[in-house]
Amino acid sequence: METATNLTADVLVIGFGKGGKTAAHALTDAGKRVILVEQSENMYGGTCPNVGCVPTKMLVHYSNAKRLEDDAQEFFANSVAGVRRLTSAFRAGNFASLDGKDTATVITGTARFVDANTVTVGEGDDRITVTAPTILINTGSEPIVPNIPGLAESSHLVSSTDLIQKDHLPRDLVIVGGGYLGLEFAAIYQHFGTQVTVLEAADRLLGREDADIAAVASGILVGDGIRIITGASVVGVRENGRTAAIDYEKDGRMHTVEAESVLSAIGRRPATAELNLGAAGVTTSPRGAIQVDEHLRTNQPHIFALGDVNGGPQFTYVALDDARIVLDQLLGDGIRTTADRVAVPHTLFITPPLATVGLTEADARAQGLHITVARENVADIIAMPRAYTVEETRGVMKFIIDADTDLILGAALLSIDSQELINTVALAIRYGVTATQLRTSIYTHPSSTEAFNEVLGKVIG
Ligand SMILES: Cc1cc2nc3c(=O)[nH]c(=O)nc-3n(C[C@H](O)[C@H](O)[C@H](O)COP(=O)(O)OP(=O)(O)OC[C@H]3O[C@@H](n4cnc5c(N)ncnc54)[C@H](O)[C@@H]3O)c2cc1C
Ligand SMILES: NC(=O)c1ccc[n+]([C@@H]2O[C@H](COP(=O)([O-])OP(=O)(O)OC[C@H]3O[C@@H](n4cnc5c(N)ncnc54)[C@H](O)[C@@H]3O)[C@@H](O)[C@H]2O)c1
Repeated sequence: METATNLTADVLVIGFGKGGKTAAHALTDAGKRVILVEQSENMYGGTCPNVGCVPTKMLVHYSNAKRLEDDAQEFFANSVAGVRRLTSAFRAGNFASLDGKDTATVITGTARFVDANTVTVGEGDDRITVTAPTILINTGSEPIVPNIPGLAESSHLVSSTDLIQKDHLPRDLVIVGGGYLGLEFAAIYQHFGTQVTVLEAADRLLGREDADIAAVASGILVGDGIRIITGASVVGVRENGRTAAIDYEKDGRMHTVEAESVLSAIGRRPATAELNLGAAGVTTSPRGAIQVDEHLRTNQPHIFALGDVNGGPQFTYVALDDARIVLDQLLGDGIRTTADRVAVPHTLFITPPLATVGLTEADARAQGLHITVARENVADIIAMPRAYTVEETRGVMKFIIDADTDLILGAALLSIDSQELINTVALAIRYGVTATQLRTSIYTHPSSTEAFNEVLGKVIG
């Protein structure tokens, strides 16, 4: 006979992502009884520490450390083992720190709404029902596989999650899509010794960045040996024994590239399929994201959606900021909104990384702003010996400055350490620090930040 366990909580969190876990910790600390449901025991902590940011950035680190004399397969297998050690430690820490709290419980299983206050987890005798007056949905996103004949069925198709969990380094890899995920994986696997080909549909890489910056980034990737084909339309994938044959059209001509593995990297869609949102009366957008207002409330005011699932920018620090907004609703003054976000920076972790914030030069000109542009190649920056001391002098730094106010409007830093530098620029933009103040500040030496002393004075137009 079927028996179900019925549990109640003050707050139910669905999904152990950055947004949900951050909120769960703060809510338990405030005395709330919290139940968090996570579908997989391999995902405590969510995408970022298990299969996203953390393992990929560790692979960037390992792949850059590979020497010519290292055996590629052995080196790769050791690197994957190192990643596994770190991710399992993080996963265990994530679980213990939350489940170990007196008023928090983590349930492992897939949550499915039965009504607007209740989900079930599991089936039959193991079925658990959780009811709560407040619910936070934090189920993240999942990769999109484009509708290309033969691709979904191909035994060579891999997701980013599959790829980083394999011990075997593919001899060749085709990546469909040259966005964040595609370019980071291209750089990682090429550095490990795989021959990587990127098939990007757009006419150029990094279409949201200025063309001069994108050209330098592309040059670095091509210089590392990555084959980049832009304006490529993949029309079919055929099985060819140990490889897949990927047929694509470019400039009206058909081409074929063969590879052991094919990574689909054309974007990720909100993960809502298992939630049975209809039972809760929660609406989604035409693109499948849970619709939320600026406080991240869904159309059901007691249900919030945080992180990738609400269709916002897919970054861990945005999911974290989503948690701040929801916590402000539940525990604070209720004034924080998504509209408060100013100058949110991004980093593409190729080597060296490309970090950007604010307006591009093209954006600023399109808005009719009166700007000055400061730019210098990293190799030419005399005030930044750090690039020479770590033997990474590739790249360029560029600032867009309001010519009337001297305020910084945007920056693109393709440089060693730029994932750190960009946060200083973002702070300057947020708090109205002028270009002159940033240029004439005291920075440690030798550091990358001291490049600001020089580059901000290199006005090119
Ligand atoms: C390869 C890769 C690299 C990335 N690198 C970066 C980076 O360097 N920097 C960065 O900022 N961002 C990066 N991102 C994006 C970042 O990982 C995501 O934006 C972030 O993890 C989103 O967090 P979240 O809070 O929305 O949920 P997630 O962390 O995605 O967590 C959602 C959780 O919900 C669970 N779940 C789903 N459905 C259910 C259900 N029905 N019931 C129960 N549980 C469920 C999932 O198992 C998962 O654990 C990367 C992403 C990928 C894929
Ligand atoms: N460093 C980071 O912060 C980081 C790293 C990885 C992923 N992420 C997050 O994960 C999200 C998903 O990454 P992603 O790279 O899959 O998506 P993306 O949206 O960043 O890039 C997708 C790329 O695929 C191209 N494309 C689309 N359809 C195509 C087709 N049929 N054939 C060829 N190319 C096609 C697009 O033009 C685009 O360049 C990112 O947008 C980002 O928010 C962040």
